[in-house]
Amino acid sequence: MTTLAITGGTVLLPDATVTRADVLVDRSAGEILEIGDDLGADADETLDATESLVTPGFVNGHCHVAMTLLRGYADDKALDAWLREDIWPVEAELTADSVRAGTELGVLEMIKSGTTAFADMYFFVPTIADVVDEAGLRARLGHGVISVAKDEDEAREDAREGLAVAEEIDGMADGRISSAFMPHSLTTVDGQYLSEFVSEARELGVPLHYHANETEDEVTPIVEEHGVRPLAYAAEKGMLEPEDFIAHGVHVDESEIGLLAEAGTSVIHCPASNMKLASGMAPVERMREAGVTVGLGTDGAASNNDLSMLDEARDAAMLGKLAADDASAVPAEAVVDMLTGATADAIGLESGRLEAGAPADLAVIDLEKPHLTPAHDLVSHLAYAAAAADVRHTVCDGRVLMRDREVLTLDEAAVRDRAREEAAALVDRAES
Ligand SMILES: CSC[C@H]1O[C@@H](n2cnc3c(O)ncnc32)[C@H](O)[C@@H]1O
Ligand SMILES: [Zn+2]
Repeated sequence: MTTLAITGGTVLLPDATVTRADVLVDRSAGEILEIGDDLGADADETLDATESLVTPGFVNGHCHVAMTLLRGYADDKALDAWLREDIWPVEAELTADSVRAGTELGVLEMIKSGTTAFADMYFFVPTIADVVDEAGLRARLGHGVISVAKDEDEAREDAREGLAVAEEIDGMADGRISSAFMPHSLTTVDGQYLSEFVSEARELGVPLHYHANETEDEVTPIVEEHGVRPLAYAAEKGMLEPEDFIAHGVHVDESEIGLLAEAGTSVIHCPASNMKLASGMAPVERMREAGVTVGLGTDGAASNNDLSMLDEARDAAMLGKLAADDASAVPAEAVVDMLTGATADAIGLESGRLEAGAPADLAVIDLEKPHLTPAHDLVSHLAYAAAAADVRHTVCDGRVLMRDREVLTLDEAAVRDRAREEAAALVDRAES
C-alpha cells in the first residue's frame, strides 16, 4: 500500500462540522484510511493544507462537458430557440476530435475548480470516457438519445447506441466510469421509444437520466397530448425509479413533487442555466421539504457559461431564497450538501463525504484570501464566498490531479490550443 497525507488543514466532516486534522489516503485502493492528528510522518506523498479547508470533491450532477467548445457561441436566447437556431445546427458538425478537445477543456476546468465527479449526457461518449480516464476524474456518462426529426430507423438506431454505449463503458477506468441510459427529454424522444428502450435499460441495470420540466413549453405539449403532467407521464413510462435522476425540475407542481418523493427519484438543479435561459425558478426548498434528493449541476458551458460548482452553489442559494420568497430557504449547509454528498447520492456515486472508507475524492481550498477573511463559518464561505481560483489541490480516487494549481494529468497549454483550433474548425463547418 502507498499513502497520501493531506496535512495541516481544517477538514469538513459529513455532519457539516469542521475539525483541524490530517487526512490519510490509501492511494492504491483510492480510499480514505483515517482522519486524525499527525498522520503525515510516514506517508509516501504529502499535500500541504495549512490555512486551507479540505472538502469532499465537488460533484457536478448534470453537464454536457464538451460544450465548452460552444461557450459564448450563442447567448441571450430562451432554451427552444437557442437549441434549434444555434446549438443543434453546430452540434450536427461535431466530430470525435472536437468532442475530445471540448471534453479535455471541460475536465481541465473541473479539476481547476475542485470538481472530482460529474454526470454527462452527450455524443461520442467513448471518446469522453477516454478523456475522463486520462484526466483521472470519476463520471457517470451516457449517450443523449433524440428521436425528433429522425425517421423510425434512425431513431431506433440512436436509442440502440444509447444502450450499447451504456453497456460498453460501465466500469471503465478501474470503476471510475459508470453509465446511464439518457433519453434527452420527455418531448424530444417519442413515447414508443421510451416504452421500448427504458425496459431494456432496466434489464441492463443502468439508471436513467433525462431533462424534465425545464420550461413551461416542455410541460404544455405533454399535458395536451397525454392528459397528464410530465412526471406522471414519466412514471407511466417506468422512468421514475430510485436510481434515476432528472435534470432541472423547474416547472414541477405539488403532485409531481409527491411523485418524485414517493419514487425516490432525484433532481439535479441547474440554477445558472435556468437563469440564463430564463427557464424559471425551481422550487428547491419545496422539493427538499418533501424529501426529494436535490443535487446540483452546471449544465453545459454554453448555457452557464462556466463549469465552476462553487459558482453554482452560490447561485442555488440565492435563487432558492428568491423562489421561496424566504431568506432562510436553501441555507448554506444545504447548499454544501448539494455541492458534495447529495449530488453524489443523486447520481449513484459513493463519493461526496470525508470519512474513513470513503473514496478519496477531495479538494483543498486556500483560505488565505481577502474575500475569505475573516473565517467565522467555513460552511458559509463554501456556499457564498469561495471561488474556483481558491482551489489549491484536487484529488480523485487517491490520485493528486492538481497540486498548487498545476494540473498533473493534462497539459493545460496544449488543451487550450487544441480547444481553440477545434472550436474554430467546428464553427467554420457549421457556417460554411
Ligand atoms: C443529446 S445530447 C444532449 C443535448 O442536450 C442539449 N442541451 C444542452 N443544454 C440543454 C438544456 O438546458 N436543456 C435541454 N437540452 C440541452 C445539448 O446541446 C445536446 O444537444
Ligand atoms: Zn442539460
